[in-house]
Amino acid sequence: MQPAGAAPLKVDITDKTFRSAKGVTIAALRGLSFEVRHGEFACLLGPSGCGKTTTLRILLGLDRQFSGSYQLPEGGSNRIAAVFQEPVLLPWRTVEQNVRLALSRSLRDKDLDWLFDILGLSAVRSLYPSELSLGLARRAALARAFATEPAILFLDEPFTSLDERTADSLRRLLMTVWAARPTTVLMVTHNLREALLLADRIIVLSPRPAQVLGIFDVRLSRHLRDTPALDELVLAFHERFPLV
Ligand SMILES: Nc1ncnc2c1ncn2[C@@H]1O[C@H](COP(=O)(O)OP(=O)(O)OP(=O)(O)O)[C@@H](O)[C@H]1O
Repeated sequence: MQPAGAAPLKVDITDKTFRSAKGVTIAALRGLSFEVRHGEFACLLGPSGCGKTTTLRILLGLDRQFSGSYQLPEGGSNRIAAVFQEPVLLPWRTVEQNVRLALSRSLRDKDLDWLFDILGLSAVRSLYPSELSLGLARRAALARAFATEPAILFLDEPFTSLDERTADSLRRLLMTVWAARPTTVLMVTHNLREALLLADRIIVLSPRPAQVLGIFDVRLSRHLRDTPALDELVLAFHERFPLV
């Protein structure tokens, strides 16, 4: 028998087309098919405007106007968690309250010291979102997502509009918390180095309408992914996908 949450995420979207107010049609997704395995960190990598956010919106149930199907993994106390480009925190609640509000009743009183600790949030638990830097607000959004112990976590470019140093330290914090609580993750990005740093597998998308060009397995252990190793991975990636 499969353990709870062991089913993969299965996506098979045959068509997603937008129609503008003036009747112009925009084919966003066409024959997009992939899986994310249980416990895997996968990245959806594709050029700007290819349909990555559209895909996530469908998987989050925010857009039902499409042809095809998908199957979310079972299990977890909360089925889905998501972190978007802009951290959505309630301004009248503290960091800790924002994190706890997302929890199901059975988890509400859970000890979260480890999570605040790993994400460097221990000293700001009682602050309000307006008192946080953008980097700290992103960390709070990550804490909220991991605290819910989701069966799948969707990340939509969570490190954009941060300076490179802050983004890099956040990527490493994400890896630390993910290693402490391995979770099935699908992260959308157009940043190849970011995908190579974080992912087990990269699902490479074509320009719009998005479909899968191929899968790139990052077969190097994460703790070995330093700058020279990433340079080599970039070369290997471009050998395999010369046009991306
Ligand atoms: N509501 C909408 N109405 C019409 N067209 C839309 C709508 N939402 C998205 N599109 C179009 O669909 C295409 C895919 O958009 P999407 O936001 O999914 O791309 P993306 O890969 O996430 O881009 P980026 O990396 O720049 O965020 C784009 O051409 C976009 O203009």
